[in-house]
Amino acid sequence: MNSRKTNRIGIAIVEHQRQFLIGVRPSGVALAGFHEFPGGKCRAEETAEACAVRECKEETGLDVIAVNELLYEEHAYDHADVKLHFWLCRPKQSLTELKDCDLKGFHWFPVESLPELQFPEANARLIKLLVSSYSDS
Ligand SMILES: Nc1nc2c([nH]c(=O)n2[C@@H]2O[C@H](COP(=O)(O)OP(=O)(O)OP(=O)(O)O)[C@@H](O)[C@H]2O)c(=O)[nH]1
Repeated sequence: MNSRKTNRIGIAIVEHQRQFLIGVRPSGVALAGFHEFPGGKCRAEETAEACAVRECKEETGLDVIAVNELLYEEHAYDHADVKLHFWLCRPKQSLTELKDCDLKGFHWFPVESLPELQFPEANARLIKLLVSSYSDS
């Protein structure tokens, strides 16, 4: 019998003027050093949408509004099986407030730079989708 636990994960894809909020996974956790969008495990009874908004606030300090689910992906890593819900989100803050925002180590990356960053394997389809949807040309 397969005793591996499958985690539901809510991830916030925070977009602002064709830029995305991205951090680096800290040392000591699975996939340390990889780039990541803010997100984490859903609590019991919590929707992935609510989880994405909560994790974004906890990890970056930014209040966001969830817009729609961009993509759902299942993936088996060595460390866990995951069900990833990628939610498109927008910041609640105004432009001026955003400029002075301390994002706790997260930064805004233009859509063109996404293919150059090293994300976990399960993000591959999402990155292609973002590049094709948000690139200028
Ligand atoms: N946050 C985040 N997690 C991702 C992304 N892509 C991806 O495959 N994951 C996977 O989703 C899972 C997220 O779980 P996590 O361990 O970071 O969540 P958490 O903060 O609730 O965990 P913890 O409180 O147990 O430390 C990890 O297995 C991670 O590898 C991504 O872009 N962002």
